[in-house]
Formats: sequence, structure tokens, C-alpha cells
Amino acid sequence: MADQFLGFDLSTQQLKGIVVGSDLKLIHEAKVDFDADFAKYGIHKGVLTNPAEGEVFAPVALFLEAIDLVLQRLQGQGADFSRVHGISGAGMQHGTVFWSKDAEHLLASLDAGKTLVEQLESRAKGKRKGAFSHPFSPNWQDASTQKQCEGFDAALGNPKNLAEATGSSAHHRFSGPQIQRFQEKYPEAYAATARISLVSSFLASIFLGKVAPIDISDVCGANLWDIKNGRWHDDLLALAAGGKSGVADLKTKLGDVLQDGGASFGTISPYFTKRYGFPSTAQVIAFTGDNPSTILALPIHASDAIVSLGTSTTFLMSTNQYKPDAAYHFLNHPTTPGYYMFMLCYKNGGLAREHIRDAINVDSTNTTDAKSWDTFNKIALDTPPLGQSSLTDPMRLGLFFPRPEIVPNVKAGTWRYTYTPSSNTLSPADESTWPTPSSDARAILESQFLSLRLRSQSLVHSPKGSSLPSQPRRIYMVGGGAVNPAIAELAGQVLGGSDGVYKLEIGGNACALGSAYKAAWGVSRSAGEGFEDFLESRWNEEGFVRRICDGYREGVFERYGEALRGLEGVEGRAIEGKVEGGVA
Ligand SMILES: Nc1ncnc2c1ncn2[C@@H]1O[C@H](COP(=O)(O)OP(=O)(O)O)[C@@H](O)[C@H]1O
Ligand SMILES: O=C(CO)[C@@H](O)[C@H](O)COP(=O)(O)O
Repeated sequence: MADQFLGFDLSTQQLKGIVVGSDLKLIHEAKVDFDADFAKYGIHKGVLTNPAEGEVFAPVALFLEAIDLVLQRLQGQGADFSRVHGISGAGMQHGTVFWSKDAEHLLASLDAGKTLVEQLESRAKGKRKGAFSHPFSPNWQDASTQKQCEGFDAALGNPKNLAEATGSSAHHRFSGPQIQRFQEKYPEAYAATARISLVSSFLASIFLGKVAPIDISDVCGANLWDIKNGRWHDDLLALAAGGKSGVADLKTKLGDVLQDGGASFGTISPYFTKRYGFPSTAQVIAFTGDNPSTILALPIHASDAIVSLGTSTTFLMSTNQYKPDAAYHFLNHPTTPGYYMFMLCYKNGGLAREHIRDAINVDSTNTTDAKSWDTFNKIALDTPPLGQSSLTDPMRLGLFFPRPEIVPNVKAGTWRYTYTPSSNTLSPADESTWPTPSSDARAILESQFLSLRLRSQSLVHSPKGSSLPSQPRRIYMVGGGAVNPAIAELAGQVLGGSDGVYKLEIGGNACALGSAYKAAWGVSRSAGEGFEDFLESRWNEEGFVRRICDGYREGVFERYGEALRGLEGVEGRAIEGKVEGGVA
């Protein structure tokens, strides 16, 4: 009986696969860890870098190997793919994959006796032509497109106008500026490119056996899609293509964009039916970006917020109001026409926290496991809010950006200040006011959550019928860092959450789960049944989520409110390029 659904998450450091039943309960999950499983590619934290040009990218061959391996691992756990009725998936956003002119033929004629990488990889020196015109996929951490971004912002007058049209001002990682740079740096490879996929539509293409359309939500991470008019923006395509004459060709390369997030792209490629036993009727439902997919793992209300702690930290809300601004992102909702996703995205998320964890572990005489979070967590919780032993002490406020940051757009660096709210003054910190690295544990978490609070203020309200200050109703913690109780505790203290801080109880991965749910909805929905109704009718609150801790704490939340102006001040110093205060 085909009553199961499969979801994937192809993100920075891992490929995860999840099988759920028609009751949406988790049946199997497996992952491939890129560094651990594919060290042969020379990657670190899933990527390769070219620091001289600010480039960050990943080998496409690695993605191909990961697909075969995650399916084998799911089978190893007992997954029976003959029961899978629908497949969907998600990819890290903005990354592009460049298909060669042979791609469609190769995808359509895969031999089930061989691996994907054996048949699709383009070997530079080999005899065989491959499916790709370029062996690498630019990664969302790439910072090589400053020049192109300036052009995109200027093309519509200013960053605000670009955000109004496409949901975001120009960002280094967005696919439009990335395609422009690719076309300028590798003109021959661009000319040899038949199709361009996002990471999400690349993954869909592999399962479909032909190049798949981009979906209506992930397309908003390109600075190329005119959100209000629901079509490609020709002036922006002209920039990416290197001139007006290239617009039609780039449209062909990018292909159609599917409006319905539950639409089937078609049935699964025979490669997977023969090699892994999928039924030939299994439907491939539109794949989307990893953040859009994450919001599908939960029946979120307009006043709920998701904090996703993956390699990046993202803050996600669902809203029916389109209020774009150059400071954040708006995307089309992945399933629900007329709805949007509000998103903040930080490059310095998981890796920046790990950086401080590692420094603390090196310093600690008790820590034997260099990767343990125990000492970091203990120090973070033992340190008083904002490092204030008494309310009259100045607050400790810092920024910790081992990589160039998106929010705000500044170079890599660390900034540590003490802040006195009554006089609104900042002073560079030193070892006497800010002992390092111990004080950094609480400070980095506070800094990350204060930044989210600062930028989401206009989207939250006072809970109905209460006199509580404006704040989200629930905070849902998802992604790799969501297992950390100290991080959840600090999220609640800083961001509030009138109903508390929650995490998913089913499965370690909200993003892959959201994809599996979308597959289930796409295949099983009755006529006109929206995703929210589909999810609500199968949702099991007790079994699916768990309340971790309180959100709003009277007094503490207000104290963090006073720190917001200080954080803005520290960001101002970072933007001015000042590096002070015992900075590493
Ligand atoms: N116990 C933990 N405490 C804090 N962070 C953690 C913990 N376990 C994993 N992480 C973080 O989770 C990150 C990976 O999250 P994940 O969502 O799998 O990433 P991605 O989807 O970007 O590949 C790691 O960079 C790591 O910092
Ligand atoms: O760039 C963004 C969103 O705009 C990132 O959130 C990527 O989508 C990668 O996500 P993770 O690997 O951290 O899940």
C-alpha cells in the first residue's frame, strides 16, 4: 500500500531524508554528513572557499553522492520505498546549479545499475561529457558579488525599490547577482549552460529525471522575481544576463515558475523505481527552499515565530501583509497564495557559536570533549543577563562575526562594548569589564536574539486581551541548535513568547519534515484543500511539539528592551568599521 511520504533537506552541512505516514507521524529518518562522509572533496563544514575573492561553493558531485547514500541509509533502517506515494524536498536557498546541454538526455537515460555521480558528473579531463556546465554550486555564504549587488540596487533606483519589487534588496548570496558574476567570470561555461536550477529544483530534477521548475517561494531568493506581478523582472534579468539581448535566453535557462506549491512535477524517474523500488506512480511534488519548507513543519499562527538554528540562523514568520524593507526578506509563502514569509538570515549563526564554544573548551580544565556544549551552556546560564551583576552596572553588548555578516552588512570582526542605557553611551570593553572567552557565551546568544527582536518589532503585537508588551505568541526552536536547552532559555528571555518556547518532538529536522508534509498534502489534498487545513486536521499537539520553557519573563524582557538601542549603537560602530575593545 502506498501510504508514505518522503521529504528531503539538502542544506549546508548535511542531506537529511524523512519518511512519514499519512497521519504525518515520523517513520524513518537518515542523514549524510558532508564533512564526515565525504572528506575526499576537501570540504570544511560542507563547503570549499576561495578567500581571495570571497567565494564559497560546494561540489555538485557531492550532492549526487549524498542522494544515493541517504536513500541507502533509509533502506538500511528498514524503509520500504514501495510504500512511498509522494516525494518533496528543500534545498539551501540561493545556490545555483548549472546544467549542460547534455543534461536532459543524461537525466532521462540513467542506468539503475550505476550511481548518479558515475553517470552525471562532468569530469574535466575525462572523455565523457557530463550533465553540468560548471562543477560547483555557489553557496549562500558566498560574498563575492559586491559589484553586482551595487548594480542590482541601482537598477531600480535604490535598495528600497528593489525590496519592494522582489522582496529583498540586493544580497551577495542571491541568485541574480550570482548568475551575473558567473556569466562574467565564466562566459564560456555560461554559454554552455542549457538550464539553471536552484538547489531545491536541482534535487527535484534528479528525482524527476528531467530539469524541474523552480517553485513560487524559493524563486524569491534571486532578486529576479517581480513578486506583485508574479513574473520575471526583465530589467533585473538583463543585468544577470549581461544585457537586454540575453533576457530571452536567461528566461529559457531559468524555466517556468510553478505557482502551486502542491503541484506534481510528474512521476519519479525510472532510475529510482528500478534501483530503490519506488512505485512508478510516486509523485514528485514541488520542491522549495529550506526556510520556506521549515515553516511547513508547524501549524504556525500569524503571531508565532520560528527560530531556525542551522548553519545560518534564520527567523521566520508567516503573514498576509507584504511589508518589504531593505533590512529583511519577504518571500511568497510556499503553499498559500496571498500569504508571505518574513525572514531574517544571519551568516554568523551555528559556526560563530561553535567558535566561542571551542575557545571556552580550550580554556576549561574540566572539558575533555572539545565539541561538548556543556561548559558553554553552564557559563551562559550562570552569567547574569547582559553581564549585569546589579541593575546599575553597564550592560555587555557585542557582535561576533567570524564571517562577513548579512544583518547588518559588515565585514568579519568582533566588537565588545559596555552600554549605559540612562546616558545611551557605549564604551569599548576590556578584560576587566569583559573577561574573555567566558563572558562571550551569554553575550553571543543575547546579541543574536536581540538582533532578531530589534528587526521583528513591527511584526509582533501585544497578545489579545492582555496587557503584556508586544511579542510573539510562541517561539518555535528548530534546526541543529534547537536541541540545546541553554539556547532555548536565552531565546525566551530575550524574545519573550507569551505562550512559551517550543520545539518539535518528531524528528530532528523540521525542514525535511515540512517537505514530507508538503508531499503528503500535494498527493492527498481534496479539491481546494489548503495546506493549513490539511495540516491542522492531522496535527497532534501532544505528540508533535513540546514546550521547553517560558518565553516572557516580567522584568527580564523589559531589561532586554532597554538594550536594543545599545545594540543598534554597537552595530553602528561596526558599520563605521571601528574595531575596538579587546577585539579578536
Ligand atoms: N547541542 C547543540 N548545541 C548547539 N548547537 C548545536 C548542537 N548540536 C548541533 N548544533 C549546531 O547545529 C548546526 C547544524 O544544524 P543543521 O540544522 O543540521 O544545519 P544545516 O541544515 O545548515 O546543514 C551545527 O553547525 C551546530 O553548531
Ligand atoms: O541564505 C539563507 C537564507 O536566505 C540560508 O538560510 C540558507 O538557506 C542555508 O540554510 P542552512 O544550511 O543554515 O539551513
